[in-house]
Order: sequence, then C-alpha cells, then structure tokens
Amino acid sequence: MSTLRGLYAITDSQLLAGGKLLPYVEAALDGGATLLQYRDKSSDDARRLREAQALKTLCERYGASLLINDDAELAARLGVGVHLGQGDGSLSVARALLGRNAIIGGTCLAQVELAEQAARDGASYVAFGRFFNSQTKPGAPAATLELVQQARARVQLPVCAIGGITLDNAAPLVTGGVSLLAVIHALFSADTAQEVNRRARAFSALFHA
Ligand SMILES: Cc1ncc(COP(=O)(O)OP(=O)(O)O)c(N)n1
Ligand SMILES: Cc1nc(C(=O)O)sc1CCOP(=O)(O)O
Ligand SMILES: [Mg+2]
Repeated sequence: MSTLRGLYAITDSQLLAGGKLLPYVEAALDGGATLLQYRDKSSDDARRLREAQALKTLCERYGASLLINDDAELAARLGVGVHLGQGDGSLSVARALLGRNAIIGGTCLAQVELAEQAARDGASYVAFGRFFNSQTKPGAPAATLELVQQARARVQLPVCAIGGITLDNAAPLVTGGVSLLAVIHALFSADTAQEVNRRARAFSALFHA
C-alpha cells in the first residue's frame, strides 16, 4: 500500500496508444510513482476492464496504488481507488461503496471550500488545478501556491496538484506543501519507456530532496 505522497502518474489514451500503456506505466512505476490513475474516457467497457485489471497487477508488483478516473463502479469491481471530479458523483457514496481503506480523490478546482466539503465527504486527498497551462486539458490556470497554503491550514488531507506540471516547474509545489504531483504530458509524452523512467525518477527525487 503506497503513501499519499510522491509522483501520481495519470494515463492518457492518446499518448499511450499503440501498445505503450503497459510498458510506459511500468517505467513510471519503476521510476517511483506511488499512485497511478487510469484515465480513459471511452465507453469501451470491456477494454477498460481489461486494461484496468492489467494496471492493477502492475501496481501491486511495484507497491503502488491504482485509482480509476470517474468510475466508482469499476473501482469497486477491481477493489481499487477512484478519483471523482465535481460532476462525477458523490464522494460519500463512493466511500460507502469502496470502504474505509480505499483511496478516494476529489477534484476541488481552485476552491478551498470544495476541499473542506471533500474532506467532510470522506476524501483521502484533495486535488487542485490547474497550476500551469496544460496541453492535456487547456484552460486558464487558477490554482496557486497561496491556495495550497490555505488548504493545508483548513483541511487535514494531502494536497494534490495537477495541470501543466513539468520537471521545470514542480519543485516549488513540493517545497510549498504539495504531497502529490499529478502528471500526464510531462511524464508520458516521451519517445521511449526509458525516458518515462528517467522523468519519473526525477519527479520522485523532488520528494527526497
Ligand atoms: C488527481 C486528479 N486531479 C484532478 C483531476 C480532474 O478530474 P475531473 O475534473 O473529473 O476531470 P477528468 O479528469 O475526469 O477529465 C483528475 N483526473 N485527477
Ligand atoms: C485531468 C486534468 N485535470 C485538471 C484540472 O485542472 O482539474 S488538469 C488535467 C490534465 C493534467 O494533464 P497534464 O499533466 O498533461 O497537464
Ligand atoms: Mg472526472
């Protein structure tokens, strides 16, 4: 069982198409990622189940934890965690479904009040974004380090940062109190699995500096 601190790798269906899903994820886990989120927006339920099962096996091998994006039912079926956005269903219902030990994350946009509500609803961590311009999910960055400080003062849960995080901009987030760096493009846009591994090691090293 991993801790809620470190690199939080999130899969991307486009970046990891063409047979890259498992080798690139394994490279990220070998590089120290502590959490992995399976984020696939398709409605191909059979493939989603198959891929999520394979990712669960990989995570177990590396001592990391798997979360499913958006889909508490799939998470329950596999016995893993879930990440829910504001429109993805209730955190408290997910907590009741998945049990007290499941890792459940909640998107809190850039609002401390949403983090306070997520904590009351049983979240395991609160996620703020976007911190920087994101190629994966374009839109104005709204989250700041000041927001992280406010959240840490008011919510007793690990803070996750997401949105445009790269090896060049991540360090101040960690020194500013962020526990989890959620990354897609700056991790998985690599040309080789070895490069994913190098990037994952570099992100993970920020937590041991
Ligand atoms: C760790 C983490 N934080 C935020 C999000 C975004 O969730 P959401 O707003 O539901 O958007 P989608 O990812 O579902 O497009 C996330 N997935 N993970
Ligand atoms: C899925 C997602 N949610 C965001 C939010 O702000 O809530 S930003 C984002 C995309 C993160 O990918 P990248 O590391 O490539 O920017
Ligand atoms: Mg969502």
